[in-house]
Amino acid sequence: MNESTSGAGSSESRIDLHTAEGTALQAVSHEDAGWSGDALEREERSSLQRIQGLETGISREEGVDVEYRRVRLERVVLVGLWSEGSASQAEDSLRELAALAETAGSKVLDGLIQRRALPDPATYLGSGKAHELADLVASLEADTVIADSELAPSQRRALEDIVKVKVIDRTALILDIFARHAKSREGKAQVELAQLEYLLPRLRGWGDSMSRQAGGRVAAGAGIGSRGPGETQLELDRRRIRTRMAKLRRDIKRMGPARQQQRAERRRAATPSAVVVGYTNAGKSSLLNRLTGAGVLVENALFATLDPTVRRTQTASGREYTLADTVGFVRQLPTQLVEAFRSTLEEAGEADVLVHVVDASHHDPVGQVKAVRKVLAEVPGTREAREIVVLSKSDLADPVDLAALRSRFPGSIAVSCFTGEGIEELRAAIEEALPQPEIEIAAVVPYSAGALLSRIHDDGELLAPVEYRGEGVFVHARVSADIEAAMRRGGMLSPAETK
Ligand SMILES: Nc1nc2c(ncn2[C@@H]2O[C@H](COP(=O)(O)OP(=O)(O)OP(=O)(O)O)[C@@H](O)[C@H]2O)c(=O)[nH]1
Ligand SMILES: [Mg+2]
Repeated sequence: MNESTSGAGSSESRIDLHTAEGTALQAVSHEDAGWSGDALEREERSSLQRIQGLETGISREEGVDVEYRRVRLERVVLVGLWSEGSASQAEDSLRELAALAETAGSKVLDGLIQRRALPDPATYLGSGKAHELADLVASLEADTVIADSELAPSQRRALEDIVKVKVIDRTALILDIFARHAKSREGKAQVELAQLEYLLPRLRGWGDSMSRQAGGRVAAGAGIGSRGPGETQLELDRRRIRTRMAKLRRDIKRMGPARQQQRAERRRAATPSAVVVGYTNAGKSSLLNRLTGAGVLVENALFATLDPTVRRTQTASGREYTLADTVGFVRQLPTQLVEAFRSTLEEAGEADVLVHVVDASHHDPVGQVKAVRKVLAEVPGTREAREIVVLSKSDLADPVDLAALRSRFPGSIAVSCFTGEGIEELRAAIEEALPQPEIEIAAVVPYSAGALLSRIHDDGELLAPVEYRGEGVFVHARVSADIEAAMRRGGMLSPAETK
């Protein structure tokens, strides 16, 4: 660790964000081995990142030529406070921020941590440190500062006035990544809603105080029309934003039922389900691809996956089940995004099995497991699900760490999507954890009921080889309640034939 202290009291440390192993994105090069998903989508994304300068710069109507609006990668300096926990936890948090910043296409130049019990109410960092930060920013020619916690609007402004470059916070950064990565209509709408919610109290301008005054007087019963000719641009903007938010909420509400219905159908068909959960960048999508050949995008970036993908697949013995990929978790997830996570969480809440992927090559896998379990604990239903802990990237992990993790999480399975290690063992563990069909039947299914026969094959468990008889196929199997009901409706079962 390249820690240099500055000044007396050593309250500030510079963190080397590049050499330490771990959070800042690992430089992993790999052959495209089939589990790494959609190369085209990856290309599209990185090309999106390359033109990011366009959005913030000059408006399109001005007709500025392309040469001038040349791409500029943001050059950022990170700042964080160390107010609780150990020094290494504070550093981890900043390193994770670095990985987030890289995912958003920035170049991370340096990071500063100040030891401080509470953030300065005015400027987040103490004002002395804020000025030191300003010097650092100037000497590195950085153009953005990213703070590791959510800043109050006034703090952000005050800090910006001191450092003279754009200041954004962790929340804005995560929202930005989500906005880039959202793909489905619902996902896009949810992220936009979250962004507007974040933006609304942060619109700056002189109208800010005016509208507060008006609000105060109206609230006091002075009865001044707050929407008269004196309406400011800011209030107009606010109103436009609120209207847009209302529309997004309506749209999202309309899209929800389709998803719920798909889930309800899967439930009705009694197809057992497993969901892959875990910290962001743990290797969830890679695992889904390995297990099902789904071709989901895999990227060495945080929050590569935002839209839950569900795939049907089979156990070694031929039972069907669904496997879903999900959005990764992260510490300090912006509250505005919890809503956007909802569909994923619901998916996890209804699953029979949780495949909890932990990056064994990360330097704080236990902390990540805790963060994920904390979120899951708040989701109704996840308590009943069986959890399989998967120690991923075993090809990268230190064998000693891996052994420690295996004893820390009994029953866990070390897996590498890269080498294929542990994949078969995991498949077997999933099969074992899926709920077993309960009702034992022995009956003849007519040849005309082919669909039912294949459901028995896929969802049930044969207890003896089938026998082809004159009137149909004799099966002795364990099946779910709804297959049994269908057989009864079809007159294939009399009460005596159910054991
Ligand atoms: N060496 C090695 N790298 C892996 C393995 N599995 C995944 N990776 C790499 O880890 C990175 C993240 O993989 P993803 O599958 O996208 O991870 P994820 O959990 O879906 O990430 P998000 O969707 O961003 O939350 C990619 O660069 C993968 O190539 C593995 O078994 N070995
Ligand atoms: Mg993913």
